[in-house]
Amino acid sequence: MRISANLPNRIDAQISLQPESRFIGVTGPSGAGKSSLFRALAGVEKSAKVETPWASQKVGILFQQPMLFPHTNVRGNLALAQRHASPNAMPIDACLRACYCEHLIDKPIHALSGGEAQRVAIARALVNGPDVLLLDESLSAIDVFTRRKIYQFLKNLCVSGQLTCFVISHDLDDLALFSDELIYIDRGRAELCGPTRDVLARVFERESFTTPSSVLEGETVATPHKSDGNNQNNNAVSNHNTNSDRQEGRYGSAILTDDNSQAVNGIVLILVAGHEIYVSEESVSYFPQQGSEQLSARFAVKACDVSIDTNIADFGNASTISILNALPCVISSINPASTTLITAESEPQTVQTQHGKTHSAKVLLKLNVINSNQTLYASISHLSLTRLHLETGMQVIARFKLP
Ligand SMILES: Nc1ncnc2c1ncn2[C@@H]1O[C@H](COP(=O)(O)OP(=O)(O)OP(=O)(O)O)[C@@H](O)[C@H]1O
Repeated sequence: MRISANLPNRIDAQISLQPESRFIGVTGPSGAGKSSLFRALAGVEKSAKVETPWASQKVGILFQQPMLFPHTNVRGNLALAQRHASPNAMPIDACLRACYCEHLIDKPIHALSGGEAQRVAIARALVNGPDVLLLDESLSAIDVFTRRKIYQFLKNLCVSGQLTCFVISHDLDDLALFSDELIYIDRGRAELCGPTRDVLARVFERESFTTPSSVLEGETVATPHKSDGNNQNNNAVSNHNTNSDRQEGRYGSAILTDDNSQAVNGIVLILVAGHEIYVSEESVSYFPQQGSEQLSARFAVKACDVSIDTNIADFGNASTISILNALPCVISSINPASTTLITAESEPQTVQTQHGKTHSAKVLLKLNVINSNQTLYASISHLSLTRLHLETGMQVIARFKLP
């Protein structure tokens, strides 16, 4: 899929995506041009020159501000959207369920909270039946649990070929979980574009993140879908799923529903490189595996949550610590954690050396997970690096708390 957009003095972006990519994340620094790109792609910017593969298709755009019609209530907003809906658009009740706003149907717009208004705006967009949906930080006010459920619903529509989503977000974990490919915009240009994991790694390097997240994938341990027909959202998807044959064609026979998880007490078990890993329900995204009945699960692990254990003989035996997860790894690189990025979460940390110079108190380890091609980051102190005599090529156990 090739996209080009030119908006004088603001955007000059050439984007090349794999034809099968349906959920595309977009990120980049503030003021980089992400919103301008979306406005150009949606045809809102009249001076923009744009080439997209969806010229004859229905494109919807949603901003951070929901822009609902204030003179009517939620029901009225949805009814107005339905007037111009495409023939295969989802029914109103299915859209409401998917966006967790059935209970809001009779509320006036001024009485909605910020997150509720964003949920209604997404439901309204779905009622319209777009082929392509551009979401510009449109879920930013929604709590993480609900937000990821809605992303998973959109992802399922994408997997079944009913929708293509472009999603702008500053939350890299959200994008890591759901995106097939990621675009990084800087100074109006698509500086990076490609598979999510690769682009993320380069974004972390480029922006000198002190605690990057690694994206791990594995298989769900239990059966891929619940067989009971009692899930309302599940029904909403299957009622609308007119393209299930397309899903079968592109992927295996795994079925994505809106409740894929086999969570027990909010915890999901995932097999990564043959090891059982515990992940909290809201931190997992699901997608079908090619040629398999099993669903793949994806989750992100923050570098600051990973500890290093050199006692590799004790791999499965750490019964005296609370950290649940362990993966055998080989250290592939050791780098000083950068101090250039200052965020609310991570102030740069420095230590005073004997010679009066300062350097970062942390180092970033890149770890190759043994028996897989997956990478894990660990952010540890210089003190631990020295105390444990860590060096590249060394085999260690990476232990991390429930993501
Ligand atoms: N209508 C406009 N006319 C002229 N310049 C604009 C207009 N809207 C935005 N800009 C400028 O274009 C640049 C890109 O803005 P844009 O809103 O696209 O960035 P962004 O990447 O979405 O930022 P953020 O992450 O902060 O939302 C900024 O320098 C901004 O000041």
